[in-house]
This record gives sequence, structure tokens and C-alpha cells, in this order.
Amino acid sequence: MSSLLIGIAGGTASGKTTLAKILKDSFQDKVTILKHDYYYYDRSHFKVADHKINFDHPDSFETDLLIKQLKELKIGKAIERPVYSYKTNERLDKTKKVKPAPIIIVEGILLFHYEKLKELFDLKIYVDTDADIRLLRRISRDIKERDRTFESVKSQYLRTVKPMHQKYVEPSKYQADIIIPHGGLNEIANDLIIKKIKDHLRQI
Ligand SMILES: Nc1ncnc2c1ncn2[C@@H]1O[C@H](COP(=O)(O)OP(=O)(O)O)[C@@H](O)[C@H]1O
Ligand SMILES: O=c1ccn([C@@H]2O[C@H](COP(=O)(O)O)[C@@H](O)[C@H]2O)c(=O)[nH]1
Repeated sequence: MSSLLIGIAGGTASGKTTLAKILKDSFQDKVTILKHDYYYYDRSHFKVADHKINFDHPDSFETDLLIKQLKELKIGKAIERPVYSYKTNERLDKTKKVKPAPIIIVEGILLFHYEKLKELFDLKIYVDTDADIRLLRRISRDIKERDRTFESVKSQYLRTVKPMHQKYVEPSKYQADIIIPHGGLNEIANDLIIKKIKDHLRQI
């Protein structure tokens, strides 16, 4: 089985997970989703409040491991992916088994920054959402789901998230095959991607 590898990149809170979920709902067990975030290095020795961690720099991820595991999935082998906690900045001791599937979706802010990772994708999608909308979404999400305070989201955003977005994420947009404006619930774009996936499934 040759899997179709789809990369979904875009700034924080642009709608990457939302799009990946829409595709998963449409194709169910034919889709496996991986997040680059699972591959964050362990930073449990720092507290988020220390403001010393730059989670938005390309060196924060163990990207070589993601590349290795994607190559295994692509040839039909199951992998044991890392498990990361946003609440403690920790790579946990346990791993999680991920089975191969005809469609493998990877999502992450910086996927198209790395040459060797970028070239693995059969389809590269960049979800493009205005910075003010993304910031508002991130504030709500991080307070609700990632145990953060407004002050910590604000200072992290100004210190690292915004400058790294401008330096690394935004330029990587031009590596994409498709750029989706108003990310998340853009029905026309989502329908086009669904059609592309159906074409692939018909061929295998
Ligand atoms: N089109 C949209 N309209 C309103 N809220 C959205 C939309 N797309 C995503 N969201 C919300 O914004 C937050 C971030 O979206 P998410 O898909 O998780 O982004 P990402 O994976 O890029 O960080 C989530 O709370 C999600 O429910
Ligand atoms: O421990 C962590 C790990 C990551 N982050 C932030 O997460 C976003 C990437 O996730 P999205 O779902 O794409 O928003 C990135 O901007 C990191 O700053 C974190 O805060 N803590």
C-alpha cells in the first residue's frame, strides 16, 4: 500500500487541527493523523512561566524522528510515536502505537520549513488565517485547554510566537501546493482536498 502523505501547515490557531478533523470525519479509518507537536523535545525542567522556552523555533522539535517514522508509515509499518504534554512541557515515558493508513495527515506550524520533511509530502496545504483572528483563538484555546493564563499567553506571543511566525512560518507558506484563506471552515477548499483524496483512494 502506498500512502498519500498530506502536510497541513500554518500559523498557530490557524485551523490546522480543524481541517485535519474534517478530513478524518470524511474518510474515517482510511486516515491517520500525526502532529509535529508530538515530537517536541522534553522541556519539563523549565516552567512555562520562566519564559525561557521558544516552542516556535525549528530546533524545538525532533524532526528527524518524525521523518524516520513517516517513512515507516509510508511503507506500511506501524510506529510508536512520542507523547507530549503541553501542560508540563514533557515528553512522557509512554509512546502510542500509530497504524499505517492510505491517507497520512501531518499537521504543524513549521512542516514546510525543513527541506527533508517537506519533500516527503504528496500534498502540501498551508492554512492562512489573519494574525488577529489566530491570536484571539489562541488566547481562548490555551486558557481552556493548555492550562495557561492570559498574561502567559500574551507574553509568550510577543516574545516568541509572533517573531518566529514572521521569521519561519510565514515564509514557508510559499512552499505549499495549496494556500487556504480563512482557514478552518473554508468549504470550497475543503471540498477540493476531499476530491483529491478520493482520486487517490480510487487508484489504490
Ligand atoms: N473557522 C473557524 N471559526 C471559528 N473558530 C475556529 C475556526 N477554525 C478553528 N477555530 C477554533 O480556533 C481554535 C484553534 O483552531 P485549531 O484548528 O486547533 O488550530 P491549529 O491546529 O492551527 O492550532 C480552536 O479552538 C478551534 O475550535
Ligand atoms: O509545550 C508547548 C508546546 C507548544 N506550544 C505552542 O503551540 C503552538 C503550536 O501548536 P498549534 O496547535 O499549531 O497552535 C506553538 O505556537 C507553540 O508556541 C506551547 O505553548 N507549549
